[in-house]
Amino acid sequence: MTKQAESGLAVELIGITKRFPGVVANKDIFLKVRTGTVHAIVGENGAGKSTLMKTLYGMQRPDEGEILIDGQPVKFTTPLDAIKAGIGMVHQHFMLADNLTVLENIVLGAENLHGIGTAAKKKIREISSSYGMDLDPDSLVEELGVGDRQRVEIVKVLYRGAKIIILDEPTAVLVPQEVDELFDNLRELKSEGLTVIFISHKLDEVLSVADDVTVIRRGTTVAAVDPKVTTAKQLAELMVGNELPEPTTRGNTIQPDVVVLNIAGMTVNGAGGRPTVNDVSLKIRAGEILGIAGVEGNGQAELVEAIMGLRLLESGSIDFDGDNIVEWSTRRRREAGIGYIPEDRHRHGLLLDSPLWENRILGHQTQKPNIKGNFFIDVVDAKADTKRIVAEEDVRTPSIDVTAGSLSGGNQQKLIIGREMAHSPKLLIAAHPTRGVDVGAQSAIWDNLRSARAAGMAMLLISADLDELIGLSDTLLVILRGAIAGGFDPSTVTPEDLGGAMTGAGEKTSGAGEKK
Ligand SMILES: Nc1ncnc2c1ncn2[C@@H]1O[C@H](COP(=O)(O)OP(=O)(O)OP(=O)(O)O)[C@@H](O)[C@H]1O
Repeated sequence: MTKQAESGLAVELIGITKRFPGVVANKDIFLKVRTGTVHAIVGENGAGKSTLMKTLYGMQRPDEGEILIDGQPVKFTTPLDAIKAGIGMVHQHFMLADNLTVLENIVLGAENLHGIGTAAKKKIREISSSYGMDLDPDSLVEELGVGDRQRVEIVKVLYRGAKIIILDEPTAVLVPQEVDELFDNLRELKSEGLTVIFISHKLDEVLSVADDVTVIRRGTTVAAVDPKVTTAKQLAELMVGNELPEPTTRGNTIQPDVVVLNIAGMTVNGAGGRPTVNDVSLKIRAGEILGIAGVEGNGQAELVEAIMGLRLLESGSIDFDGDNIVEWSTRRRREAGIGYIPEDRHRHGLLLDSPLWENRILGHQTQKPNIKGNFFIDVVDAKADTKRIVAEEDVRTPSIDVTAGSLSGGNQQKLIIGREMAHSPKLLIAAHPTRGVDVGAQSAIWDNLRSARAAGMAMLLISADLDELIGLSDTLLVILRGAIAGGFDPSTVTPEDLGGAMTGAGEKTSGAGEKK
């Protein structure tokens, strides 16, 4: 029986339970989201946040429990039902067509509302200006930066009449200035009476923008806290259920004479024949972490793929451990000791339909402990090592036989890190190594990377998390439009300075502790 609905609530979830084989993803969840507020959902990897939001958006059906929207009980079978009830969701990976305009992207699939011409354009302008989101309906999406693309996604759900907007880790890909703009937009939305629910692992941000915070631990709501009287540390401890370990401190472990990676004059052309990586030179020595800061789309992904042999060089050379590896296959590069944490874990990092232990072997088929004799995969060893990784990296899973696709995003990332570190790489190429990973696991991964560095590993770090870049890197470079635009001293630079250099604002790199 439905209980008496509480007024002033946009969303109320009552006793939601969702089971998957071997896992109770949501267990008797209670959540109250007040109308016209920004409500954050936090919790460890695998705690059940995405499952809960998917239930609210009609992508999953709960096994038990009730959903009330504006006090009315609803049952969603598909996202279309949720959209009709005024709910919109902006996913972490934007779902826009680059070669279309803002207008086309927004009206696609919703042509019945205001057509595809002048009326639609007028509506988009109206929405953008009333919520402080400056968007030109005629711009091509491929010409927009990450922050603007996110605004297109938000306007797209508003255009469809959303009054409740779910954002999945909205700040993961933004530089600090863009985060501020997004938060201004969220404040505008709530001042107009809209409700925002967002998932985030960045606890400082959560505390700065949310009106209410709900903490989920192991599938259950464990606390509803007031951000005005809560610290990030307290929030983290509520998530984890105990005190967090203190991270180890930085220490210089660079071996100046041992150059592990030497890239000289690397140019890589994009699809249109224009350089996406433009004459990049850099060296990484044993025991050194070289961080590259850049807004997404400035060539860092192509640089990484070229180092891994996934893209051809137009010119330049790559020396690894004294060998020119430009002609080597990706497999040979990996076997020679280059570990790889790819940006897109679904496309390049994992076989989502295969069990965890098979994913443990992926990319390392011919390396011990996987190989027995000359040809045979040693299944027993592979399974044993997968169990070790699951225990050491704290991968939350019912067993090593479930598919990688059934793990939560953060747990997939922990599995990849465990696999790549298992071979003690001489060089680790890491793109966003802790993206989607909770604070506890993040500090464990940082410790792990620091220990490997102390043991002589060299590392190229690409990350959109500026605290991570600054905290881990010994040397910090900025990439802008495919070229190295300057360097910073990580011990003195602020995230704001770095964010400014990444967007090309001013010539802040000069005189700011530039490194050669
Ligand atoms: N389709 C599925 N099949 C089987 N198990 C699933 C499925 N989706 C989620 N799970 C399991 O449900 C649990 C909760 O996962 P969920 O993705 O909701 O966590 P999360 O809190 O969003 O984690 P993260 O912070 O890592 O994104 C996990 O144990 C996960 O393995």
